[in-house]
Parts: sequence; C-alpha cells; structure tokens
Amino acid sequence: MPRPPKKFHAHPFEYHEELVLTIESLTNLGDGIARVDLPDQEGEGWVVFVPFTLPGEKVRARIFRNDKNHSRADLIKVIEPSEDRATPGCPLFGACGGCQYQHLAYPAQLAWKTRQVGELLEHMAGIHHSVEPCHPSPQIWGYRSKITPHFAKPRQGVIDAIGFLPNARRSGQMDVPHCPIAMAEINAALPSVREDVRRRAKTYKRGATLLLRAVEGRVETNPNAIATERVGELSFDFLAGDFFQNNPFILPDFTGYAAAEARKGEMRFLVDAYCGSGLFALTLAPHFEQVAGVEVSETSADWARRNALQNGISNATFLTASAEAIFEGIAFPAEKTAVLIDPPRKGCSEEFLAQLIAFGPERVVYVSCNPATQVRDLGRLQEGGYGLEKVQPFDLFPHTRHLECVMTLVKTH
Ligand SMILES: C[S@@+](CC[C@H](N)C(=O)[O-])C[C@H]1O[C@@H](n2cnc3c(N)ncnc32)[C@H](O)[C@@H]1O
Repeated sequence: MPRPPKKFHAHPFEYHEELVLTIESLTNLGDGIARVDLPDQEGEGWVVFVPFTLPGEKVRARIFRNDKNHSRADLIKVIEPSEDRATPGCPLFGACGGCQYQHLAYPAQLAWKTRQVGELLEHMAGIHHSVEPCHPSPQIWGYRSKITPHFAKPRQGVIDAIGFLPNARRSGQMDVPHCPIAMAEINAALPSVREDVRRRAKTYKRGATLLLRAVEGRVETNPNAIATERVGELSFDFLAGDFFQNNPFILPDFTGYAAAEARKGEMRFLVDAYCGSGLFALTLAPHFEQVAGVEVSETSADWARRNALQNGISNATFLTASAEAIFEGIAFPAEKTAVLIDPPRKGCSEEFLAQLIAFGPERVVYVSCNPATQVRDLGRLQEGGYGLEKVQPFDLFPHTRHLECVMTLVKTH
C-alpha cells in the first residue's frame, strides 16, 4: 500500500484499500453510491461514493478518503456494466469537470434527473409530489451556444492549459481543445481563439476567462458586442457577455411550457422577476394583457425594452431594479396575476419572497437552474400560503448533472 496523505483517517478502510462494490444509486453530483456492511455498524451500511459508476454496476474501487459517515473511492474497473452504460462522446470525459453523465445513455440521464428532483423535494422539504418526466433536449450534442474557457496566469510568458476546471479529484486546469457539447461553430473557432491567446501570452499579467458565443452561424468573443438569438417567432438582442439561456434548441418548448403554466386560470397579468433581456416576458406577452419585467442588470433591462420594440410587443414594460423592489410599483390585481421567477443559482432572497407573499399573486411559476435553492424557497412559499401544483424538469444541459426545473405554485389561502 502507498503511504497515505498526512490527514488520512484510517477508519473504516485503509488508504488505497480495494473494494468490490455494487452501485445502488447516484448523488445529484452524478457520483455512484454503494453501501458496505461493516462488522461494527448497524443500519443500512457504510456509504462509499464512486464517481463515473452507474446504478446496478459491480465495480472495483480504491479508497482515497474516509469521512465521518462515508468514504470516497476511485473507480478502477467496471466488472459488470449497467445496460445504460454508454460510450462517452468526449476523450476528456472523466478528467474534465464539465460533464458528469456522458457514460449514461440519454434516456437514463433523463430518468435520473427526474428522480433526483423528486428525491430533493422529499429529502430537503419532506414533500412527496410527482415529478413530470424530464423534458429532453431536441439536440444532445453540439447544443451549447456559449462556452467560457479559462487559463491560469502565464508562466514565463507561456500559457499552459486553456479550458475548464478538472473533475474534483484533479487539480489545476484542463486543456480543452474541443468540446462536443458546444455548437459546431464554437468548435470551429476554438483553435484560432486558443492560438491567438497563446501568441499574446506575454500581454496577460494574470489568468483570464475567454468568451465564445455562437451568434447566427459565427462566433463572438467580445463580451460587449451585440448577440442575436431567435426563439420561435421572436428575435432577442443582448450583449454577448450578458446572460442568455445557452441551449437554443429547447427554448421554444421551455418558454411554451412556462406560458401555459402561467396563464392557467385565465391570468391576465404577468410579472417576470429576474427577466434578463426579456426571454420569458416577451415570449409570454401575447398571452397576457400586460407584462412587467424587472432586472438588476442595466444592460439586460435596456435590451429587454429594445427587444419589445423590435418585436412589435407593446404590452410589456421593464424596470431596471432589484426584484426585491418590484411589488410596491405593481398595480396589477393579484388574483389575476401570475409571477414568473427565474433567479440566479443562489435562489431568491428572504426579502423578495416576503414581498411576493405580501403581494399574493394567484400563480407563481418558479424557473430555476438550481433545484436545491428552489426547494428551499418552495418551503418559504408554502408557509406563505402557496401549494405546489406541478413540477417539470427540462434538460437544458445534456451529459451534465445540471437541469432547469419549473415548479408551478398556486395560492391556497
Ligand atoms: C437565471 S437569469 C434569468 C434571465 C431570464 N429569465 C432568461 O431566461 O434569459 C437570472 C437573471 O437575474 C438577474 N438578477 C440577479 N439578481 C437580481 C435581483 N436581485 N433582482 C433582479 N434581477 C436580478 C441577473 O442579472 C440575470 O439576468
């Protein structure tokens, strides 16, 4: 056995001890979960996490860490593969931290994402609620319209790796010359962007993050340039460096679903909090008498206004403000109003939720890229008199552990 690292805790396994394990489940980070019966332990067995393994598989794994109530191991060999095991589409899979599920067939990825939303609801909030099957992405490779590779401070005028963070077991930076989940035009532009940066290495005093955004068949690298995306009949302009959903293939289904959920019960007014450059406000506007959007980023809110004008939408207004401040200025009747919220990963602030509850809209359509903070906020909304009506995950990010989840809530008292 090699010498363990200094802080290695040698219970219940020795450093680099090899175990044959059967994988039972997956964590929401995509790691396989196995349980081992220990002689001195009662209950369900000691948990061992093994990345890149799948439920039902028998694997050989090597322990590298024991924590208080679980251990972590590296996969050495898949002894009996799962029927759902697929050949990864990227040679960097397993080393690069970008994708977690390339070894899992796409239908099984969807099934796991669906199940994981249900488990989060149950474990975090004690809510037993059905979850609709995760809506698939119409395109599962070459779907990302934006990537942001980065590099560390050049050493002696040389840039080493340009790419993404490695998976949790490795340190440093991954060199990513090609990313198969990014759109073809991004991969076509990537070699020259990398070459250009390397040529200018001496001009960088520190590391940097690059932008490659696909814009109408070409690639934009300037964050201040104007980018255009079409969603169904509408055209959206925004700054290339600002936020825009980065799987365009699924957006018509995604916004169509949000529209159907928001307008149920003949809602006539819509508030789009955290509205960005107006994606939901403007795609949903034809279904409502009036729409009000709020966005903290001045440039995004400006573009939302311009996008309304250039698409001939006259019933949407946009406020540049923090979402927390919106409800004082809203004159819509709460019983005919739906509020759509799509906050950043950290979710909503207590202040925002308190004001939303005080305003009391009939329906809340909560869109989130982080179901953990969404479920946390759901608890607060339930306390405030809202009931969960429907849960629909959307797979905006095939082959990764990420998803978007739309939860519909209705006012119950
Ligand atoms: C996940 S994005 C959603 C944007 C938009 N709904 C879309 O799909 O394109 C979250 C947006 O919330 C904005 N934001 C962050 N904190 C905010 C706040 N406190 N009030 C209003 N907007 C905020 C960000 O600038 C970003 O545009």
